[in-house]
Amino acid sequence: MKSAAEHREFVDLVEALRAAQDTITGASPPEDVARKAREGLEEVTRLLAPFTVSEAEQLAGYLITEPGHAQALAPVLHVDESSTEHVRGRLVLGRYYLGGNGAAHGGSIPLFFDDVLGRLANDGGRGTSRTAYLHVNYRKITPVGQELRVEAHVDRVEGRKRFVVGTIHDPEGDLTVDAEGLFVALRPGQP
Ligand SMILES: CCCCCCCCCCCCCCCC(=O)SCCNC(=O)CCNC(=O)[C@H](O)C(C)(C)COP(=O)(O)OP(=O)(O)OC[C@H]1O[C@@H](n2cnc3c(N)ncnc32)[C@H](O)[C@@H]1OP(=O)(O)O
Repeated sequence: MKSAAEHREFVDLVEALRAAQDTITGASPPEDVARKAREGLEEVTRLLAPFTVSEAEQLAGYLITEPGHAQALAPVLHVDESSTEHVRGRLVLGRYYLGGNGAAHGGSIPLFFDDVLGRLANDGGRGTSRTAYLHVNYRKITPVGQELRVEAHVDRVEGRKRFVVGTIHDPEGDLTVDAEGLFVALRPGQP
């Protein structure tokens, strides 16, 4: 397991990237400010490009003790309570995940659940599995910028099949989304 303690600056870099994603998404800057911001981002790319590594050495997504696992793609679950069978926590979807009219983009929710349910599917010594399907029911809009409650647990395991379910509730306590994922354990040598 890669150690977040040895890569604190990288963890902070990814947090800064998340903040930049939210800020860029919500900004309507004058042209000169947009150009300056672009030049800053291009400088970041120039600085980091020489340090590109193979997938096996990659840090993003693999610093698993960090909220968000140092990966800027999926929304971050802040875990309050967890076991190998369940997890409870909080989620705030930033401006980056806005779809429209204050509601989260519909694609951001399965992205979130693939990560959360997938990690549970693989936890508890169950080993690596892949998403076979992810069924998401949108019951009410999921608001951005507000603290949401998340719960997920392993529903059942049938041979190689792991069924994992999860919910999101808004600050009023209303269910906004429920989801079920089927994760199939990989056979030896299966990519
Ligand atoms: C991942 C490693 C990263 C490591 C990083 C470290 C961090 C670690 C945490 C990562 C947390 C994120 C986790 C994300 C995980 C992905 O997002 S993976 C990417 C998205 N998923 C994919 O690309 C999967 C593509 N599909 C496949 O590879 C294969 O179709 C599968 C899913 C492995 C299944 O194929 P298979 O192994 O040949 O299985 P097969 O024998 O066909 O089926 C087995 C059983 O499942 C059932 N089944 C299969 N598919 C379906 C389906 N769609 N519907 C219903 N039943 C189905 C079959 O009917 C069968 O049932 P039984 O007959 O046994 O009752």
